[in-house]
Amino acid sequence: MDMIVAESRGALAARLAAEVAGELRHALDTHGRASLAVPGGTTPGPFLERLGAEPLPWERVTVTLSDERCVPADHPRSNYRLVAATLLAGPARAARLVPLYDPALPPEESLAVWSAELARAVLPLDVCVLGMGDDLHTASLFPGAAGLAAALDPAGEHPLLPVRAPADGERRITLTAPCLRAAGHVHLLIQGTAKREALDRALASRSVAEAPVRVVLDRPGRTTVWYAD
Ligand SMILES: O=C1O[C@H](COP(=O)(O)O)[C@@H](O)[C@H](O)[C@H]1O
Repeated sequence: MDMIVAESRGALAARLAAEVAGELRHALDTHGRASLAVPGGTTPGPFLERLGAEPLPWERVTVTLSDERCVPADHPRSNYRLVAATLLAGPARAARLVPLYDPALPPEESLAVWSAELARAVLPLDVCVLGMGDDLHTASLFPGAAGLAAALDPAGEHPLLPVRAPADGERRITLTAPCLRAAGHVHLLIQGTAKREALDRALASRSVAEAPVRVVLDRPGRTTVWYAD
């Protein structure tokens, strides 16, 4: 794991956007297409806006989400909505955004449809950007969540699984640990001292179930943590 500490949140967003754009460019040059997963939540908006302004052949980039809340795409808590309004607001609107959830389908069918589409058109990810909560969750891999063990299973074959957040019981869909760990590049974007302290707790923990973010901190490939106060 590497850690980059930026002088401000604005600089953090700009530096991570430049790094991810370079990695996408390399994937595009190497195999003609590129795939990217991005997080939702309150942190990534400025980074997503900066990345979406990068001059890339976005029509050859497929974007998906690290995780999704099971809400309609126009709901304020929808990660799809955030990404559409930020990353896809500029030149990146030419990219294809693959959702993880379709409220018009029964939950099992929605999961099957989008799992198959990820396997067909997105995986393995060239670049995966993740957030982290103070409770040490990443994507929707929450400590104590119903469904966590299956989503952490290193031998699991599903790219997507349903979980329930323990605090409020919210239904969510998450990329699973094997899928996150297999990405070409993984970046963890965190801001503020509470998250810095949370990262220290995760690094000191011996339990992936208590600190699910460890699935990407400990992987064989490189993971970079991006931080600003
Ligand atoms: O619920 C979620 O939380 C994490 C962290 O979000 P933040 O608001 O603390 O930045 C996020 O990475 C994840 O995608 C989201 O669904």
